[in-house]
Amino acid sequence: MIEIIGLAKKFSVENPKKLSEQERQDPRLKGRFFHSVIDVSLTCQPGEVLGLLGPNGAGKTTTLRMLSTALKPDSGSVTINGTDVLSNPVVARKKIGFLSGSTGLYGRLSGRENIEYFAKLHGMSEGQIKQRIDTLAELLDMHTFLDRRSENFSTGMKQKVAIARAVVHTPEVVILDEPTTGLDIMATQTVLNFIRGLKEQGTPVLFSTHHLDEVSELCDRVAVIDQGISQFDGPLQQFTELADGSLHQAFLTSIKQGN
Ligand SMILES: Nc1ncnc2c1ncn2[C@@H]1O[C@H](COP(=O)(O)OP(=O)(O)OP(=O)(O)O)[C@@H](O)[C@H]1O
Repeated sequence: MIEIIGLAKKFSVENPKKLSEQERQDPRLKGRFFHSVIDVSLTCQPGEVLGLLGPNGAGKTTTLRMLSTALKPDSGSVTINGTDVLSNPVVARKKIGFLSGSTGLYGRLSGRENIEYFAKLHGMSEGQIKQRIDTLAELLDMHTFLDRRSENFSTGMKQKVAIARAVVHTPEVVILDEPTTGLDIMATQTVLNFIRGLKEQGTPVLFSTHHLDEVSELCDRVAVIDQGISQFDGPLQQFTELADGSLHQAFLTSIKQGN
C-alpha cells in the first residue's frame, strides 16, 4: 500500500528571471521560494492502479520524486507497505520501482545491458537476471531490439527498456511518471497491458498521465493535484460522478472546486 499524507516541497528561486510568465503569476511563488507542492495526500491499495492527474506544472512529478526518495519533502509523510520512506529511504528504495520522466539509458550499452546493470545493483544473481529479463522482454515486447545498442532506439524502445529497468527487482509498488508520453498506439497498449499485469499480481501502481482514456481503461482510483494541492483522491466511479460520468468534465470540476 502507498500512503502519502500532507506532502510539501518548496524550491528556492535562484534566478527569478528564469521563471516562466506562468510561474511568475502563480500564487505558489512566495518571495524567494516556489512552493511546488503544498499539500498532497493520496492512497493506493494492493491491486489498485491510481491515475495521478493535474495540469502542467501542478506538482505531479515533484510528488512522484518525493514518493520515490529522489527528493526529500519539507513536510508530510510517505509510507510504503508500512515502511516510512523518509526515515528508511534505503529500505524503501528496494520496495519501489520508479520510472522517471527521462529514460536516461546508457547509449553505448544494449537494452539488455542497461537492465542487467540495474539488476546487479539490486544484488540479483546471473540466473535471476536472465530469467527476469526473459520475462520482461516477453511482457514488454522487446525481443527484436533488446540486444542492440540503445543509443539509436526509438522513444518507445527506450521507454520499454526504462520500464523493464525500473521493475527488474520485482518491486512491491510501481510508480511511473507519464509512462506513455510520446509513445505510438502499439507501444502505449503494450505499456498499459504491462500495468494491467502488475495489477493482476496485486502490485499497487501509481502513474501520472494527461490521457483520460488511460484512466478510464485502467485506473481504480484517481488523484488530482492542482497548484500543488490535492483536489481529489478517491475511486474512479466517485470521480466520474462529479460530472455525470464524464471524465473530462470531472477533471475540470475537481480543479474548479479548488479555485
Ligand atoms: N528544482 C526545481 N526548482 C524550482 N522549481 C521547480 C523545480 N522542480 C519543479 N519546479 C516547479 O514546480 C512546479 C511543479 O513542477 P512539476 O514538474 O512537479 O509539475 P507536473 O505536474 O509534473 O507538470 P507536467 O504535467 O508539466 O509534467 C513547476 O512550476 C516547476 O517549474
